[in-house]
Amino acid sequence: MAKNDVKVLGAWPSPYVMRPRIALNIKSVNYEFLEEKFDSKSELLLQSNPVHKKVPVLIHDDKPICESMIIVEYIDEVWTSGPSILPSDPYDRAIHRFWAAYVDEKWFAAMKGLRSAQGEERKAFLDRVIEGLALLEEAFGKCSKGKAFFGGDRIGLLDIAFGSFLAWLKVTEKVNGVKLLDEAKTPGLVKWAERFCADAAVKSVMPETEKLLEFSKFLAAKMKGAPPPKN
Ligand SMILES: N[C@@H](CCC(=O)N[C@@H](CS)C(=O)NCC(=O)O)C(=O)O
Repeated sequence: MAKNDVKVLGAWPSPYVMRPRIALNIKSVNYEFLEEKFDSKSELLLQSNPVHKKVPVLIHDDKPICESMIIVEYIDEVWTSGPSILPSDPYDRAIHRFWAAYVDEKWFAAMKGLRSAQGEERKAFLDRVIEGLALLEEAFGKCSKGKAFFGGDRIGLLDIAFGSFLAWLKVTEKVNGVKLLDEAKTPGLVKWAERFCADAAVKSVMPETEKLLEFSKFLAAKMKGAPPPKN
């Protein structure tokens, strides 16, 4: 019989860590949040995620589950009494998973590239971020079918995958002096982002932009002279 002992190993600035926290909030599951230190990983983290040694890790009744989107799907499957996070239709589920993978592998990868790139390379990354947002604007139109979220009336898998990057998107806008989510080019996403950030499941775990900006400056100073991060 499950004890329903739920822990999340995480770090407040991590977009990936927001994902299981939002999912648990949607399901109204209480959990303990254990904040990891950036320069010294806990024994619990090293034991729970020996392959990647990364956060987030969900520990459910002493069993660790790793990788943010796998954790979100696990939460949806285990706590079935709360609102569904994955679409009920198999085709819609496949589309959500497709765009969630795109967001991580292509779009956010380009945004991260901006941190250390200069000149032409920087411009290429910026173009990729903007092109990605245009694709996601189109995907929003198709997935939401005129409703508030990618998931329809409620936050779904793709909302969580993409929405978890919104605070870093705002920081990227500030650091680079550009407007990326733009009323003229991505009107659907602008309104979606407002709704997502205001949602009760998200509000308490979304980092404040100013605090994240300070953290990103600290990170940039630390990385100076060092090779770019692996992810
Ligand atoms: N694909 C992973 C990415 C997780 C990830 O990159 N976590 C970062 C924090 S944002 C981390 O733990 N970094 C520590 C390290 O690389 O040593 C997921 O979705 O969970």
